[in-house]
Formats: sequence, structure tokens, C-alpha cells
Amino acid sequence: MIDFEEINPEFARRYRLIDDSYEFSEFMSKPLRPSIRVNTLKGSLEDIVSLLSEKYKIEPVPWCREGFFIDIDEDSSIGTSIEHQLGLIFSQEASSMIPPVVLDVKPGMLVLDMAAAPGAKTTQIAQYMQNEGCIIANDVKVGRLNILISNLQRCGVLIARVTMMDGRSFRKYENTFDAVLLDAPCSNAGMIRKNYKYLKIWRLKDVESLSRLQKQLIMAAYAALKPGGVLVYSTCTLDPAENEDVVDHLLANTDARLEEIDLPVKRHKPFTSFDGKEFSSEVKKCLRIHPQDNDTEGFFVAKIVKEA
Ligand SMILES: C[S@@+](CC[C@H](N)C(=O)[O-])C[C@H]1O[C@@H](n2cnc3c(N)ncnc32)[C@H](O)[C@@H]1O
Repeated sequence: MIDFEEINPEFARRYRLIDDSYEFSEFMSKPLRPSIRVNTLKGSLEDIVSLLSEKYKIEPVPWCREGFFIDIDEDSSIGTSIEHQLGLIFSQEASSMIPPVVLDVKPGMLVLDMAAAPGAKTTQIAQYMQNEGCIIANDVKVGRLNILISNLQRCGVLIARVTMMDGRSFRKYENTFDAVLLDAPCSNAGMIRKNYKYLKIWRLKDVESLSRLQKQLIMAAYAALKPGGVLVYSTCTLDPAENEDVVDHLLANTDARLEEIDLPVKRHKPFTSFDGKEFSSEVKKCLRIHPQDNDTEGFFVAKIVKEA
């Protein structure tokens, strides 16, 4: 089993406060189950699933109709498969399929994906919109935008306009978007199962500066949302400073409201206080997923609405 204390004592100290269970350490030490999302912009779900079933053993992801765990040996990569190259499937971690499901977009909407690269969620949103409407797919990093653009092209997404802006500057587009996804930059603790490098590079001071950035991004995302619209905030980390604290900041400074996330996903109770800070009891409506809950990455999702 992975020895957090030996690899990164600062991480071990912090995460003892977040989840000190044996199961947490056990699942953090296991490699992730590979999973894919079927891209219905390139064919029907039934046809692509039947094609995949001829080659692979697949098992549905309970919370995403197009998601499947896929039984491949560790050495073979989905990324080089013909199905992936043709855009029929997207290699995507199962918990990361949740935010677009919760965003609940419709064809014809104007949607902002504020931190979009490399585009797993943009392509998922586009398939739910059936390539009708418009998605502003934004990111601040040019190298990651190039990967986003190639993913959009591979998946047949026709409705995305790619922008390269600091997400915080979207605050000037007040009340503009029908739906906004902020899949925020984070300390990536949820991704340790994918690669132990995320454990080695984790620093508490980064969590603190990311928390400040996330609070500014969520305020801009909410400003850009139309009344009556939905904002989804998500991270692949479990630190309350990057999750409940950020949502609490939005609730304390705006008229934002939270909604329950009703999906068949096992979950942990959100923190209503941490590190001497109290949060609004509303944050109980957020979805906090620890790796042992569903054998996935650690993940956090909040569904926020702006009154019409
Ligand atoms: C968790 S990743 C997004 C993953 C993406 N949503 C997906 O599903 O493929 C967070 C992204 O935030 C971007 N980012 C970091 N700071 C940002 C900022 N100030 N404004 C907009 N994007 C930013 C990073 O470049 C990174 O691509």
C-alpha cells in the first residue's frame, strides 16, 4: 500500500484530516479502472456499444448512460485504438462524466465551459446538445488548447468556439450564458490513482493559492450565468479549501442557491466546517466522492442555480 507519510508528509498530515480510513489509503493505492464515453455525435449508442462489445468486455457506468468501464490490460492504450482515433469513444475517467450530466444542457443553448482543455467535458456537453447551439470552450493555456482543438475535431464537435482567456475575465459578460461549467484548476489529489507524480508534487501552499483563484473563477462564472441558468462547479480533488470553502464563498457573496445532485453515485458527507472555518449548511447538497465510494478518482461537484 502507498505510504503517504514517506512520499509526502505534508500531504499525509492534511489528508488525515480529510479521510483517515484504511479504505481511503487502500483505494488511493490502486490503479484506476479504465473507462470510456461513447460519442453519440459519431453514431448511435447501440451501434458503438455493439462494436465495442465484439472486442472488449464493457460494463456500464451507473451515473452516465454513455459511460462504460472497459476491461483492457494495462499495457494497451485506448488512445491508440481505431475507435478512439475515429472519435467513436473518448477515454474519460468515470467520475469526470458527472459534471456534464448535472449541467443538463439542451440543444440550442449558449454554454460556457470556462476551463475546458483538453475537452473531455466539452465534447460530452456537445453530444448532449446534439451539435445545436454554441459552446464557448475556454482555457488559459495555449498548449492545452491545441489538444482541446484536436479533440473537438476528432469527435465531430461543430458548435464550439475556442477562446484563450483568463476565466476571471468572463465576469464582464454578465447574465449571458444559459449554462456554465467551471471544471476548475485544482491540486489534483483525485488523480493520484492515475499517477503518483500528483502525490509527489502536492503542496499545501498550492492548495491555498488555488483556493483563492477558484473563488475568483466561481464568482466570474456566476456573474456570466443568465438568471434561471445552472452553474456546475467541479474539481478532481478532495481538499475542502478547494471545494466546500469555494462554494461557501459564492453563497456568502451572491444570491446563488444549491441543488441536490440526484444520481446513483455513492458519496461522502460534505464538510460543513474544516480547519477552523464554518461553511453554510447548504454545502451538504454538494457531491463529494472519495475513491473508495465507487472505485473511481476522488471528485467534487456542486450544482448551483441563479434565480430567474
Ligand atoms: C481540470 S482541468 C480542465 C479539464 C477539462 N474540463 C476536461 O474535462 O477535459 C483545469 C483547466 O483549467 C485551466 N486553467 C487554469 N487557470 C485558468 C484560468 N485562470 N482561467 C481559465 N482556465 C484556467 C487549466 O489550463 C486546465 O486546462
